[in-house]
Amino acid sequence: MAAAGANGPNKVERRAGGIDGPTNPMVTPLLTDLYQFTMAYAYWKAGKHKERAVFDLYFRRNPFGGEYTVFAGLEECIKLIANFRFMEDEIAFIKTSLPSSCEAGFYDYLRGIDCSDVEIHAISEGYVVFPKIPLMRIEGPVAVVQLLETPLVNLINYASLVATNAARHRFVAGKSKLLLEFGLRRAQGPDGGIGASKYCYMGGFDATSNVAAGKLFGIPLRGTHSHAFVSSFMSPDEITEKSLRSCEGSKVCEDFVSLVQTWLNKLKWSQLLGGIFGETNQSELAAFVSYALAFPKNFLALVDTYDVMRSGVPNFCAVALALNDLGYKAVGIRLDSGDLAYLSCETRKFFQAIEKEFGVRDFGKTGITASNDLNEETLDALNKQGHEVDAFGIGTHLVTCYAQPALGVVFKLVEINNQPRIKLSEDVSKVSIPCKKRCYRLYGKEGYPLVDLMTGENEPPPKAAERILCRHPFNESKRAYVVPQRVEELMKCFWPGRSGKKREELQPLNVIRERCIKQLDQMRPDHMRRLNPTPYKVSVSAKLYDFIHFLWLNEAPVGELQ
Ligand SMILES: Nc1ncnc2c1ncn2[C@@H]1O[C@H](COP(=O)(O)OP(=O)(O)OP(=O)(O)O)[C@@H](O)[C@H]1O
Ligand SMILES: O=P(O)(O)OC[C@H]1O[C@H](OP(=O)(O)OP(=O)(O)O)[C@H](O)[C@@H]1O
Ligand SMILES: O=C(O)c1cccnc1
Ligand SMILES: [Mg+2]
Repeated sequence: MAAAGANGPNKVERRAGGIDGPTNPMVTPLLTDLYQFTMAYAYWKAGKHKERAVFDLYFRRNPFGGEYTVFAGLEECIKLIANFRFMEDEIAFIKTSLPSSCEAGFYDYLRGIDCSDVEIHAISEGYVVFPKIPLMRIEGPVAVVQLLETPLVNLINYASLVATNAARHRFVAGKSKLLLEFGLRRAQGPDGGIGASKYCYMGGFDATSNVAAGKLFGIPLRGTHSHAFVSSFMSPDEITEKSLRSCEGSKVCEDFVSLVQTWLNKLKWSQLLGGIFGETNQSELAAFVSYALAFPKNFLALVDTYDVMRSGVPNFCAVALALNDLGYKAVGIRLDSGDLAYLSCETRKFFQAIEKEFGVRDFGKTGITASNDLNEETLDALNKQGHEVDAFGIGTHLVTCYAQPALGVVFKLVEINNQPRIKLSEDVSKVSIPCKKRCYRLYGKEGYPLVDLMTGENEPPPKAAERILCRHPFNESKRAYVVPQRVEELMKCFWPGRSGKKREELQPLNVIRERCIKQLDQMRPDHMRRLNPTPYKVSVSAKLYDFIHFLWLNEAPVGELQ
């Protein structure tokens, strides 16, 4: 814990117990709603602040019209918890924000607060999760846990939403495609951009264009070039340094520009390609040659600035064939407008014709990247039409979660002083599930998860090969006996507080990503499909069912009719 002076820490770095503070330094104990402080004061004034409370953090509906969600953001929550301490300047600010009638003793209390008496159980980050099942269970002094509500919900909401969005894009694109996250410029501010890169990688993307995210999280960086680079060139005459050393270094081509021009002529007059193009745009050719001279081993060209088939692709091929003469292999092209299915197929044919005509091995397999306002629907449409794209660069729709802007994570009190609590609502889907609970995933004989089951904390756990009744929490008629092949307890202890339990270690991002991919793979396909997916079953034990309904009747006033 950061060393506290007589008056609490001042400008001390937040870093405790070997756990760094949150990635975003804006995540402090002040990153909460005012009402958490007013409630904390009122708890304190009533002498209730130390009462032991249990809150569940969960969401009510899967996003994007789907039937699954990827749980993400836990590491940042634990980093917040581990370093949760008020600085003097923060306390001073809270003092100015609360009514002057608030007693000084409250600020002394805030000064002493940390999360050493808070216990957190959570599902592992990267797991596939479902509505109503607690993703996190936060237990501790009610005033402290109340202060945590807003930042924890904030840290989970977008992280899980965008990780799910990434997983859904991966599902449509297929496993063999390279998925690049290109969203930084369109993300909701810097935190949205950094978060998007981290959680899209977790959800199954392969790389990002976001350099800061590459440094912070070790995510592979990838990129091409933009239209500005292409249109900044006027003519090949601009290129003064024309020499290029061969790949293995033994010879030097003194005039790479001429070599490219020679290839362009050969392409123009070749039997197989004859008539596809005439004069190509020479300023575009200059841009491509310059890029190849800068990156002979990583040559990739954006081909849609002027005309894809009449200029961009032939120009690219001329440069790629010249590079090939010097032992280099061009990476490929990027298409950023037009009919991506049609243009990718035409480009592939062009590459294959070159392979055939000039005997350049594997030229037909040269990479094709596509971008431009892609989303799940356009990827799906491209698949249906047939395309030849190897890699997709996706920005706006992915990182802004254009199809659904929030997940609707909630944080509900389920027990205080060992007394279960319930929140009722006219809308049954909003009634909270009381009690400190345990959650299990029951797997069927085919290896798929069948149902998630919530039980009371002290109920005997379900066992493999033993029949157990699983009930819909609110619909009396929906119930099923399940004989699980395997039972997995979902929540583990990520912050033991004073419980003496073992703390689950935080895992590196690539381990969480692998886990996420495995989790998505093991789901029954009908839960995953885009159109009318089958809902995954979320249930409670018979005992918990009875208790929910007992408490419901106890708390709901009986109406009177006149
Ligand atoms: N074959 C296809 N099927 C379905 N959608 C496609 C296909 N090809 C491209 N798209 C999508 O169609 C949209 C085309 O965008 P838009 O109307 O802005 O035209 P554009 O090709 O970008 O032209 P411009 O260069 O003038 O912006 C993009 O969202 C793109 O992802
Ligand atoms: O999924 P997206 O949001 O399209 O993200 C990627 C896009 O971002 C870049 O261009 P930008 O959109 O800045 O400019 P342009 O499309 O107008 O050329 C890039 O060329 C892609 O088109
Ligand atoms: O590298 C790219 O091609 C790229 C990066 C960000 C946005 N659009 C494209
Ligand atoms: Mg665009």
